[in-house]
Amino acid sequence: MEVYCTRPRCPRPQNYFADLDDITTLKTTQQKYCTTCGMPLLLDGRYVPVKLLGRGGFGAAFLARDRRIPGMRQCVVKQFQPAGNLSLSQLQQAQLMFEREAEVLSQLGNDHEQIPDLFAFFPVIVNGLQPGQQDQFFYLVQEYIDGQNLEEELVQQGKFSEQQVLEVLQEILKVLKFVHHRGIIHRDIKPSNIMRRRDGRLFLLDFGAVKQVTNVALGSAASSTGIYSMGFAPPEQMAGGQVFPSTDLYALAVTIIILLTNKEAVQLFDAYSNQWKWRMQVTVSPRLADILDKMLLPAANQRFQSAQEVLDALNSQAAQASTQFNSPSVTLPPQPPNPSPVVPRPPTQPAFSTVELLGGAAFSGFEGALIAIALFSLVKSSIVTLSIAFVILGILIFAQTRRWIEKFDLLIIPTISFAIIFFLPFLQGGLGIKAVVFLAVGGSLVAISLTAVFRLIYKLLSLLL
Ligand SMILES: Nc1ncnc2c1ncn2[C@@H]1O[C@H](COP(=O)(O)OP(=O)(O)OP(=O)(O)O)[C@@H](O)[C@H]1O
Repeated sequence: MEVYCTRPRCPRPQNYFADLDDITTLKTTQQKYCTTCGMPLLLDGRYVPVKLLGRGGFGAAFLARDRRIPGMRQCVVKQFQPAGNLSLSQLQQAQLMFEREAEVLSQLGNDHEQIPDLFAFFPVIVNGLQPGQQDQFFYLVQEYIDGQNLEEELVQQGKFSEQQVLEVLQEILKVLKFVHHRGIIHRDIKPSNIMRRRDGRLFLLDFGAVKQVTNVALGSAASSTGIYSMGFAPPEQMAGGQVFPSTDLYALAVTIIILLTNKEAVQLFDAYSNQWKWRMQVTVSPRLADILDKMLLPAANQRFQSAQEVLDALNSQAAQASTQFNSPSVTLPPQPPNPSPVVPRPPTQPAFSTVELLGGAAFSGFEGALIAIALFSLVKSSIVTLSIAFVILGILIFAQTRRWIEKFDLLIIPTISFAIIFFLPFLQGGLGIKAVVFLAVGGSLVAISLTAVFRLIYKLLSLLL
């Protein structure tokens, strides 16, 4: 039988013991030791690690068998093994988090089917690799969920459909409702922490980052300790402030838009406008999009305040859909009208208002004409003039889209350009200053008209589609 050594830096962790293939020997043998580093392999005399599942922030997870249970039940053994050079207080904090996972699983796991059960939590003291040194490890044994996490599913199957994410949303919201009612905030919801068992059942994993709120009332808060997954944590958690049930709802919504788009969080968040820009990546029903956007609002008090509120909103969406289409294929049961209606669509304003757009066009037309006149005076070739003028104009337009040029720049730059041409008559192409003004204003008006027409067409098309 293969037995995996759990010592963090064991050079050859795979061991093979032919005698353990015999079930009676496996049940009765006292202990086995790693043939390379001497680490005891049968943890707590009972759990036999067989495979490394992965390494996370606080340690490693192993697939193991419980030799004391008939049928050698599979389980997951997590070992506390913080990475990096931590200070004593950081180490104590990390150990506390690990112990907390055990505590929370013992409180929640046995009471909710979709949270793994806790089987054991124990320390092991062993001889260190250096002579005369002792090492202490902590182990947490929990129910093994045989399946795939949603991050793995995403890699394998690509984008989730609206129906698929609705199922994930509903299932995890129900688990979160239970968790929050117990006064616990998960704080690390993400696709890799949601596991789908082979029979389709979804499980919420990894309670290592949880925070217990002292007051069990919903909406009450706990302070954050800075443990979170980048991209999934809302502003209050990133700032190390208080966390709320709506902190988990935010991370769940990030999870859902990642599943819908198969893009990373950083690709969906526009840091410049401080907004999630996911809607243009995928088409879902406007109600679901509105619900997700409300979960994603930066201010915790503007989001849904509980998992139940989101479930109500989703159910009223399903009820609406079923009356609208009278379709038996809608899986969500019809519910009474939503007592807490979804707020109107949160700000999804375009990056530029119409006034800004037309102002930018006026600037580009005016400046473009001045540049063309000045260039033509210098090179006397219309082809070269037009080529260079288009490149410069392109750069100016690009700079506007990035807002490197905006507001007063749109007045200052043409004023300076005009002043240069005014005071250097050889740049007026022999036209005289009046003709220059006429052409520049003309260029400006043409650009405004073209932009207005394109904007109108764009608006009409987006209404029709
Ligand atoms: N109860 C479980 N059943 C099945 N697989 C599990 C279970 N718990 C964890 N795993 C798997 O073990 C691997 C390591 O999990 P672990 O929780 O230690 O770290 P992580 O979730 O990958 O990272 P982090 O803790 O930094 O979020 C992951 O692939 C995870 O899917």
